[in-house]
Amino acid sequence: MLEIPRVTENGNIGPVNSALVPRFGGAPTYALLPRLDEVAAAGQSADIKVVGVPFDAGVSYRSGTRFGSGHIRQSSRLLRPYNPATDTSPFAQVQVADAGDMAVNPFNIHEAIEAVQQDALDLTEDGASLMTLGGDHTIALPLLRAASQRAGEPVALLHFDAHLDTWDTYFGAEYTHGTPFRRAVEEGILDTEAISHVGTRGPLYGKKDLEDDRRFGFGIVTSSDVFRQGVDEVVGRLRDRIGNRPLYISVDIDVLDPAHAPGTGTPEAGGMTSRELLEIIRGLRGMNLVGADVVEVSPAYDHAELTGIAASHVAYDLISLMADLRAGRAEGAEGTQQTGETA
Ligand SMILES: N=C(N)NCCCC(=O)O
Ligand SMILES: [Zn+2]
Ligand SMILES: [Zn+2]
Repeated sequence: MLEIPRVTENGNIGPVNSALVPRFGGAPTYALLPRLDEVAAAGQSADIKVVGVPFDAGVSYRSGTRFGSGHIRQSSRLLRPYNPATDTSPFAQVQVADAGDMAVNPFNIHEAIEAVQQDALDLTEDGASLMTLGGDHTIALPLLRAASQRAGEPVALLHFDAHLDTWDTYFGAEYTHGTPFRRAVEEGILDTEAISHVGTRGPLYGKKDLEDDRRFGFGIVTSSDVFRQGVDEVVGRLRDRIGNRPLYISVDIDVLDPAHAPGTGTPEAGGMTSRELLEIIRGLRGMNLVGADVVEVSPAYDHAELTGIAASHVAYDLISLMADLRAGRAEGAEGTQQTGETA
């Protein structure tokens, strides 16, 4: 095997050193990070684990998100180790590793959901935080089950999506990508004082969709709200609502406008820009983030890796939040975002 030089700081084994090895070659782990088994072979554990879920048996329109995690990894080769927006070096502050893909049954959605829950529990048994790359949105349900089990209480949820995903059934099926958050409320794994959708838009089946959603406890910041109120006000509202509760963040990449993320299965016009989404995520610094996913990337509909790049950057900023929190760097972080005013 050829020797792979890595950037290693503070004893944390980091990404392939792209000053010495072309970043466009070699195995596409997320951000060219080491695999979890390589980190384990060096006698270390990982604080943050990136895991893929190649699953799309829950979709109601275009398919193909089973290839999403691979595409996000392939589109993550250009990520660099320092995040100036938050003054974070996520891969140096803590150990981050790519745990590979979960072996989910493509023919049995119930088995797949069980497997995701169990694998998420196994991967977090040592206290690690999980950054999951989907896969369709069905997988948020078992991921939330595992997150609330680990937290020992129902978790707060920030759900970035064009869609509510609180519908009841499709063709009689309860477990689909349009229903995970209704199931999660029914199962009592969400803290319904602190759950919000962000970025919703587009036509619904009826007014009842919104009435049901409100009854479950969801707050809504629509895509238009983000445009009209601006990022800072939205961040303030979300922080107030959630406080220091254990927080799970689920990002359906279709929250972005199709201009920013064409590679997805149920696109809706009028979405957020990738800049707005990244800025909102950065504004959540210091919150008690216990897990996150980025889902619904469908590479066959992508162009020029637009969607893959957006998703890989969203995951990078989520990992930065986790790394800061775990490294104890995030205290009093509210309002400390770099604005570039020195330029
Ligand atoms: N993309 C997600 N997760 N859900 C969309 C469901 C839209 C529908 O079938 O009406
Ligand atoms: Zn969606
Ligand atoms: Zn969704």
